[in-house]
Amino acid sequence: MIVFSPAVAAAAAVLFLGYHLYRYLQSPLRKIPGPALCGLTSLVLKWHEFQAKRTDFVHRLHLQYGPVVRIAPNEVSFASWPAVKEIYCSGGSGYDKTEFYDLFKAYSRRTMFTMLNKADHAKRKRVIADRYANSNIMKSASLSGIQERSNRFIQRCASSADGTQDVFVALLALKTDCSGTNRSSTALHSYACDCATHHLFHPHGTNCLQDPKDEDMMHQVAADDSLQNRLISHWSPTLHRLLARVLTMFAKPREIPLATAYVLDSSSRSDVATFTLMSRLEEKHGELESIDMAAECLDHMAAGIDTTGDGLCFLMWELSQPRSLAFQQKLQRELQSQPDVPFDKLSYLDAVVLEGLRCFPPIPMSLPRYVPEGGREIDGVWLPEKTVVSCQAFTLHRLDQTLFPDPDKFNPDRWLEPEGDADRRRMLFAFSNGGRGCVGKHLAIAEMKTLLRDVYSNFTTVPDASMQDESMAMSDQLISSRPVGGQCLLKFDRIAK
Ligand code: HEM
Repeated sequence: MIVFSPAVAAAAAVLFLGYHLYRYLQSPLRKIPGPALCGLTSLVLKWHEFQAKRTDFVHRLHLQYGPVVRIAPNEVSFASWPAVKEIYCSGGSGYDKTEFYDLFKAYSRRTMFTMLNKADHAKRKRVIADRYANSNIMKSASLSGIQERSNRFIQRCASSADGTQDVFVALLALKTDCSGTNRSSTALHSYACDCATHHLFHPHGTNCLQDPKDEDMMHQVAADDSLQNRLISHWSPTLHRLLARVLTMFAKPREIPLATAYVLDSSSRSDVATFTLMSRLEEKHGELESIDMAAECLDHMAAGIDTTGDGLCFLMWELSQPRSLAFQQKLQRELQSQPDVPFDKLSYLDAVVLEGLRCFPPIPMSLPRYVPEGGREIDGVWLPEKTVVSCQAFTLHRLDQTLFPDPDKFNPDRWLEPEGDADRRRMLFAFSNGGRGCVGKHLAIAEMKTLLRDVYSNFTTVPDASMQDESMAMSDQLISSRPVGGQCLLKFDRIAK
């Protein structure tokens, strides 16, 4: 048959290549630095995304080509402050989000996080922002809940038989390490979940640190292994729909029934505390349907687990390394000499958290946006409308070595230098920037500082002997990142007082 003849196949291949070459040569992006193959096809980028290595791939391109790189035919990555200002801060909240965010819909609804255009987002944010203001987070009812959870975390560290804790959420609900020893597990993500749900629903927050049923619920959200499945649904929704069943055999879909049931139940309660997000949503009942309220809460719970959990996990891992022992000791000295000073007044604790967020941003990868109608100039480069543009925290925190000398070295002391302080802080992109930056930032910082203060006032941490450095390499998920080995075993040695 003619359709299968080699001549037809060759002609089709030539046409296909010719079309892509023509598009490449005609593209207004053709002069932007980057590998030629990335300008011809998005498959290179997709391949790295599929392998959970997008962040590293984009970072290596920046190291090679500089602060502006074409990473796909219609996609450009930037790594400079002028680009952050234009893409994420111009007009208050920057450019509109791309359809990538459809992947995060909750109960099929758009939330503040998943709304694509500025106007819808601004309306929702007006409802929500109040409960995440620092003044609300610092209220005693809010802080005492965080403190209570930190105390539970410390109890767990103190009570584990040999002082070893898996501080990363143990994937596949494993409670046994590779040597077959029983370990306490899942501590930091449990803490993050308990703090987030306290802020959403108190007194109906979870108790993952003590209740295995709540811990199972948290596992569904945090140990989600659906990267490949969800990427396919993003790249080709039709293919995903057609092949859904077959695909499930190779790539797990996202399934979180326990979490969706917990949030539906908790968001229907009317006896929540006034500092909670739920109380604010109830005040606005006329503006939002019940399912929208639940979707917002599910989204915030998920946003608050992996981010704070992974951020603390990578940071405590680094502090536990022999190379960072001097920093851990300096932190311990500050905490021991000022036991009654509030966490937000401790300067070395602040430096440690900032350096943790710089080296290990929990959302390290590109946050994609569309260039608006009419096109825009970004950091000296003209781009037509609908070009996908982004910055990624991992690279912004490393590329400019005048701001961050020896950028791969964990060194909290850099944040104590007065010279260049404002520029360094401005470049910190862990929470993004502008009106669509992280609304939960103050809550996350309060959680991180409370826990680190309590841990390092009481313990010295060292890596468990069974841990290998490689297992703590970054594995990208959908925008967040976690240790590739899926566990982080640390030993907690009590400080003699
Ligand atoms: C260390 C911890 C955290 C980090 C590093 C972090 C980082 C971020 C980043 C980078 C964004 C912007 C994402 C984008 O544009 O695609 C974001 C948005 C958001 N975060 Fe966080 N986050 C953290 C903790 C939290 C917590 C604890 C909550 C709530 C409980 C939260 C709730 C949200 C929400 C609702 C948004 C969407 C904001 C909007 O679109 O207006 N985050 N976060």
